[in-house]
Amino acid sequence: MGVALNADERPVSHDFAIALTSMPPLLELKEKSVGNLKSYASALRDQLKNVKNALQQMKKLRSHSKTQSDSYTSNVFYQYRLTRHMHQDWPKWLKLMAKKLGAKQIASAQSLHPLLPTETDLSEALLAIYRLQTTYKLKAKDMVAGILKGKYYSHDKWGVIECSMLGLFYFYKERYTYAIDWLKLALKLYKHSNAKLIKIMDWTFVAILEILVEATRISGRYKAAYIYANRTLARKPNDDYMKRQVEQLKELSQLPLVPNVERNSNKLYKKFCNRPYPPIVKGVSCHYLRSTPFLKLAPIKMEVLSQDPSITYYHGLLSDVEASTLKNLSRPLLHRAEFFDFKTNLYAMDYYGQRTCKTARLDDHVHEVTEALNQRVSHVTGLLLTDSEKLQIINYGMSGHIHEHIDASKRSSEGEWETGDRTATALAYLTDVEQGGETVFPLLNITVVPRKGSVMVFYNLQLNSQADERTLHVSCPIIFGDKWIATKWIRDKAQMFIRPCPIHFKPLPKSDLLPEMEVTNDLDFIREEDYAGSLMK
Ligand SMILES: O=C(O)CCC(=O)C(=O)O
Ligand SMILES: [Fe+2]
Repeated sequence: MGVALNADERPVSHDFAIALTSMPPLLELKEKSVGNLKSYASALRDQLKNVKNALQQMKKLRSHSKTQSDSYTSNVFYQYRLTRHMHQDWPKWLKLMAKKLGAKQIASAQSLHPLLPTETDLSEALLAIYRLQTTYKLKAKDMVAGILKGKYYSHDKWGVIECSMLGLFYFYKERYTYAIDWLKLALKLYKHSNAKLIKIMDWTFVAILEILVEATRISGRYKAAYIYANRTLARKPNDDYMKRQVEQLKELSQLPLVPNVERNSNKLYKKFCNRPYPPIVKGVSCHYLRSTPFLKLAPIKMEVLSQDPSITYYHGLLSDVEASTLKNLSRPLLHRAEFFDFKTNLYAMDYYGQRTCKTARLDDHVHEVTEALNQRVSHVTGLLLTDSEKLQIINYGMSGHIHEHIDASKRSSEGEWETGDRTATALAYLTDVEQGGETVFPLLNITVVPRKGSVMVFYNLQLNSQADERTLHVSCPIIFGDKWIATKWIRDKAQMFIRPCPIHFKPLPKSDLLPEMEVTNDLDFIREEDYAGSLMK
C-alpha cells in the first residue's frame, strides 16, 4: 500500500529508465546532439582555418621583409603591400575573431537541454542496474564484459565513468562489496582510457581511490583501505585527511579481517527470481481444449500449471500481428505506473519503485483485437467478462519488475467495488523476453516464462470470494529484452451463477506467509535521486 506524495514533490523525469518506449526519443535526441556537435566542430574548424590563413599571410610578409636587404621605407612593393594588408585584411581578421562562434549550435544545444534525461532518470537507471545485479547476483566484471547470468550479449562497453557512478551509488546504498568491485573496475579501466575526457567529467583517478578508501574502511577491510589510502597520499602528498587515514589504518590493518555484515534485501522477488536459467516449468498436465463449439473448430493448447489454485497457460491465443496491434494501440496512452492504494481508495503514483513500468488501459471495443481477446478469454475460461476491467497494457522498463502482490483487493468483505473483486486474472504476454521477466508465484513454486501470444489465467479468489493469498506473484526484473503484457481482470459479481460458493466450503486458513505489503522505508524502496544528485554536485 502506498504512501502518496504530493504532486509537487514528484521529481521531474522523462521516464527514460521506466519504459523502453522512451528509448527511441532518447536515441533521436542523441542523434540530434551528435549532429549539432558535429556542426559546432565544423564551425570551429572553419575558424581555425581562418586563423591559419591569417598566420600564413603574415608569415609571408615577414619573411619577405627579412630576405630583402632594402628597408621597408625604400621598397615600394613591400610598402604598398604591407599598407594594404594592414589596412584591409586585419580589420577583416579582427571581425572574424570577434565573431561569436557556433551561436546557432549553442542555441540548438540549449533548446535540447530540457529534453535530456534528468537526475531522476539517471537515478532510476542506476537503481535498475542495482535491482538487476542484486536480484541475480551478477558480478561487476561479467556485466562489463556483457555477460548477464551466464549469457553473452553484444554490448556498449561501460567505461570508467559508468563504473565509478555505480561504485558511488552502491557506496551510498551501503552495499560495500558491490561498491568496491565497481570502483576497482573503474581504476582498472582508467589505464586504457582517455584521462582528459574523464577529467572533464569531473572524475579523476584519485577521486576513485578516495571513495575506495572510504568503502573499504567502512566495511572493515582495513588492509585494503590502508593500501588505497597510501596510493591516494602518493598522489596528494599534502592531504592532511589522508595522512590521518594512513596513520589510523596502519594500526587497524593489523587486526584480523572481519568485513562488516552488509544489509541484504529481504524482498521476496529477489529470492524467487534468481533461479537457474532457463527455469524449469513443471505443468500438471498439457492438452488441447475443445470444450465449446468454437474451440472444437480451433482447439487451444493448454498447460495446467496448478489445479488449486487454478493456474492455466493457454498457448497461441493471440497472433504476432494481434500482439503488435495491442502494443501500438497503447503506445500513445502509456504513462508511469500507478497503483491502487486501498487506504485512500485512490490510484497513487508509485514513488517507491514497486512497479517499474508504464501502463495504459484500452477500452473493450476500441479495436477488433481487444474484442477478440475478450471473446477468447471467455471461451477458454467459461467466465463472463461483463463488468471486467478495461484491458491493462504494461510495458516494462530497464530491469522492469513488479514486487510481490496479489491481484485481489485483499479486503475480507467484497462490496466496495460494485462489480466485485477480481475473480481471475487473464495475463496475455505480448512479447517473448530474452532473459528474466518471468511471472513467479513464490508460494506455489511456479515460474511462468513469457511466451508471445500465450495467455495465463489464474484465480485470485476462493469460492467464498475472499482473496486466495497463495496467488501472491511477482514479475521478475528483466535481464535482457523487452516485456509487454495485456491484463484482463475479471470481476466477481458476473460469475455469481458460474462459480457459486458450495454449501460446505472451507475457506483457507489465513496465511502468515503473505508478506506485509505496506511500503516500508526500506532502502530498496527509497527513490535514489538524492544519491545520484549528490554524485554530480
Ligand atoms: O507481468 C507480469 O508477469 C505480472 C503482472 C502483474 O502481476 C500485474 O499486472 O498485476
Ligand atoms: Fe498481478
